[in-house]
Amino acid sequence: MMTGAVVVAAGQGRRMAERWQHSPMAGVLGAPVAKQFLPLGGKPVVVHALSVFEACDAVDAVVLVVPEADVAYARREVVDRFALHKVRCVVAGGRRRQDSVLRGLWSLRDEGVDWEYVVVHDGVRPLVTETLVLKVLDEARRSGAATLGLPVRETVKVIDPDGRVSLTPERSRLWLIQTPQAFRFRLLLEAHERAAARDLEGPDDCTLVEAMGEPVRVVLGHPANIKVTEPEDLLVAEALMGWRHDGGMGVERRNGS
Ligand SMILES: Nc1ccn([C@@H]2O[C@H](COP(=O)(O)OP(=O)(O)OP(=O)(O)O)[C@@H](O)[C@H]2O)c(=O)n1
Ligand SMILES: C[C@](O)(CO)[C@H](O)COP(=O)(O)O
Repeated sequence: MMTGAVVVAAGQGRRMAERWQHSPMAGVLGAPVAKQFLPLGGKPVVVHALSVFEACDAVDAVVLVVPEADVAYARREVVDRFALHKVRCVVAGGRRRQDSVLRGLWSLRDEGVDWEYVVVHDGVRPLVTETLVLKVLDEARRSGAATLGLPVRETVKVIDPDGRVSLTPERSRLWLIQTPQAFRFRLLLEAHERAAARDLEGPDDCTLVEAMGEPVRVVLGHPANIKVTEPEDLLVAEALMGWRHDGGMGVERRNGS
């Protein structure tokens, strides 16, 4: 049962760049670098997630997707420097996240391996753990498509462009969705190819599977599995990593995930 992983890190980091100059990070780290390559705990952000897949026996190979201009840099400074042997390929991403995922899936397919499952992960979620990867993969093996998520803790409102509230959805059914997401390989490839052919957009991979009318299951993620989106997220990630390494908060052990 062969399982591949696609780690997407081909974004532009627009929100990070827009807020950089006005953030405490500008003073510490100087000029902005694409956020997936920013240093976090002494390593580029993307290396943290890749290292989790490297150590996870349930994953056989990884494709890393980066901006076209950074392919050679990523091979040298990420894959070779950190001895990430499971990374079979570094490929250039596309304009949207889903274009980058599709290029990663094509690269896996072109390996000529009969992939049964695939795990897709945002390279800018450095606090993913092997436990989370295994949890979502187990659910995909049962049901075909699964994602991590967290029940929303606060009230959510839909706001009109003029700032007026138009709707307050019932919170009990709202979840925040994380990656990794896991799928039967052929199901996800078909979902992406159909979306490309029909010009369908989705913020995550599950949306494209949902658009085919296929069921997607959600399993409990972890609040520490944050997406580094804006400058302050780096400080949060650094702090969470420190707790984890010190065992101070016992995040993994206490919550059993
Ligand atoms: N064309 C794209 C866009 C996004 N991503 C990846 O998808 C993940 C989630 O995207 P996001 O946090 O939105 O990253 P960016 O697109 O870089 O950020 P922004 O939206 O602020 O520009 C990231 O790992 C990002 O690198 C990608 O591989 N290819
Ligand atoms: C895939 C994702 O991380 C799930 O929460 C999210 O949809 C990515 O969105 P972004 O706009 O590309 O950050």
